[in-house]
Amino acid sequence: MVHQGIVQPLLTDLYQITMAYAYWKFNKQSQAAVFELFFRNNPFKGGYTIFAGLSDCIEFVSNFAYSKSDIDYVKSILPSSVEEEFFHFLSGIHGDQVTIAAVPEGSVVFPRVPLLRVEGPLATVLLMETTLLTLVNYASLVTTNATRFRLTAGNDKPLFEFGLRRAQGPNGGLSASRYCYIGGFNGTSNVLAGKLFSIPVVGTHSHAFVMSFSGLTDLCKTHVQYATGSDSKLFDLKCGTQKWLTQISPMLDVAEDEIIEGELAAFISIAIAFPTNFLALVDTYDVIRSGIPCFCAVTLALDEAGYRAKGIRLDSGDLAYLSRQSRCQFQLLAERLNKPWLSLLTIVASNDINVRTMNSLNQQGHQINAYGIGTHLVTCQEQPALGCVYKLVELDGVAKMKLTQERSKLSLPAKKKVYRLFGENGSPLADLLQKYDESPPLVDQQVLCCHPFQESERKYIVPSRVEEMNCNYWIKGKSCKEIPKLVDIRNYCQNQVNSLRRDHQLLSNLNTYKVFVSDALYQTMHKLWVGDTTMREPGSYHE
Ligand SMILES: Nc1ncnc2c1ncn2[C@@H]1O[C@H](COP(=O)(O)OP(=O)(O)OP(=O)(O)O)[C@@H](O)[C@H]1O
Ligand SMILES: O=P(O)(O)OC[C@H]1O[C@H](OP(=O)(O)OP(=O)(O)O)[C@H](O)[C@@H]1O
Ligand SMILES: O=C(O)c1cccnc1
Ligand SMILES: [Mg+2]
Repeated sequence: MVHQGIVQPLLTDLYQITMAYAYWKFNKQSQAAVFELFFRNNPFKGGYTIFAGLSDCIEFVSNFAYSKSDIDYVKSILPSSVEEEFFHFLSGIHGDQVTIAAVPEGSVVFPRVPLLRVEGPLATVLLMETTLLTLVNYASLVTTNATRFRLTAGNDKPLFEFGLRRAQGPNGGLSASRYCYIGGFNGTSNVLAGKLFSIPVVGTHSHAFVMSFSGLTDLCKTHVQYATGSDSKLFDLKCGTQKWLTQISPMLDVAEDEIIEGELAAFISIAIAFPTNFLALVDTYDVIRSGIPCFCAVTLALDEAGYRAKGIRLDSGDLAYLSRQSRCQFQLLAERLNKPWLSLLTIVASNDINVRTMNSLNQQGHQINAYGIGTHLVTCQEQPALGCVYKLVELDGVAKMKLTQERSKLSLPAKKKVYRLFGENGSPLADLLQKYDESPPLVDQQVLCCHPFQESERKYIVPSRVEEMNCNYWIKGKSCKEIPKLVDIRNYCQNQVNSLRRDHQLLSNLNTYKVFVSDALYQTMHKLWVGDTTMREPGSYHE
């Protein structure tokens, strides 16, 4: 649904189709395959990742079928030597041939844990690789990024995603809006995302809007209706604003002729258009000498008409300093005019904010109540891709492993189950990967946890709670677990992040949470690794 018809079987790399042909030609297409999708390192040098994209994966698989025009196109790009029968085979491929197990969407996950396990005929499962990866990689990356902003901002600060204009294309923008919401953002400026996903939509106004007004003579309307009272009664917001400006200028220590009249006119016009929602961008000219006085004058006039203004947005300069200064001005007027609500007006900050900026603002001390974040959030500038991969782990019941000189690229063989082991305080201690048919670890009983590569690094853990992380979502055409609503995935994701131990939550803590393997899985893996001839046979490699 995020991708509006783009996600279809041909959204793949050509080599999946050419390999499928070779499988078909050598009669391997129906071998029972198990592939697992995982990543090798947490993004952003962080301590965790959020798994996202599952709903889209299930939707993709459930609709998987090549149309006649797909088949015609594939025929046109493959050499004429490709046998016609292969195209009959392709048109018979459907999502009901596969079974999918996954960890729930919004889960905190760690390197090497299978996020998605896809089982079925070798060619069919292979043909889904690229699409599944593209559905999970960016979704998980941007959701993880959003949670990092949420952790840095704290739970009490609304976060708004403003990234559409800077995103990697329309589809990137739409995905970002959806997944940032899961990651803990409160709303988006993206109207289509609001319509499609029922995410709250929010908006202020731009500098261009302010710049388009030259003075008060631009205002062809000057009145608003009173918030309460009869329909016919109008309040002159322009006159009211001018009166208040004269009164508050000396209190704010600005001369009335420092005020930019176009800015004042812009604020009056937006307040007349949206009297219940007045939030002004105050940094077009000079925040302290013009923006804040104009905003306060309109706010006080609106108050006379019975409306409560929302606040301001700062979009340039030193956001810590300007937010503190703005708050001081609000407080000063609140005291002088005996209107305590003035000191509580919202200050929204935007302008290229990233996690580092936000941390720095926290350290400096600021008065920002909410953030609008675009570029760094949606483009994931700090790390633009999550390296999820999709590897063959079992074929016709035989464990398969990607063997390579580079240890970080070794894959863990065999169809697995994932268990999360919890400590007494309710936080996860470590994950344990077991072979599929091993008996599960038990609460209050010690379980041997092995480092996948270092024999000396083994220990017993006694979990206070054990959670099996991956469960079936789709069994050969039948959906067997409901995909939660977006808001429920969001709540689950927030709980997942909050349940992490502080040191695992840290934003720069690459791979400290441990993912162990059982002794049986360790043995299987090391037999393959050292080249046991009974298990390592030609064709055990999968790139
Ligand atoms: N107090 C602060 N501490 C740390 N970073 C900040 C602070 N205030 C703003 N920033 C960040 O500094 C960066 C740029 O600020 P700068 O003042 O140069 O931008 P600007 O006012 O928009 O200027 P320009 O006209 O060059 O665009 C932004 O990424 C912004 O988020
Ligand atoms: O800064 P971001 O995190 O990307 O957030 C989105 C930005 O988009 C708007 O800027 P606009 O397009 O008006 O350009 P600007 O940089 O000149 O403000 C808005 O004022 C934010 O600054
Ligand atoms: O509504 C806003 O203030 C907004 C929306 C998109 C980008 N920048 C700001
Ligand atoms: Mg801007």
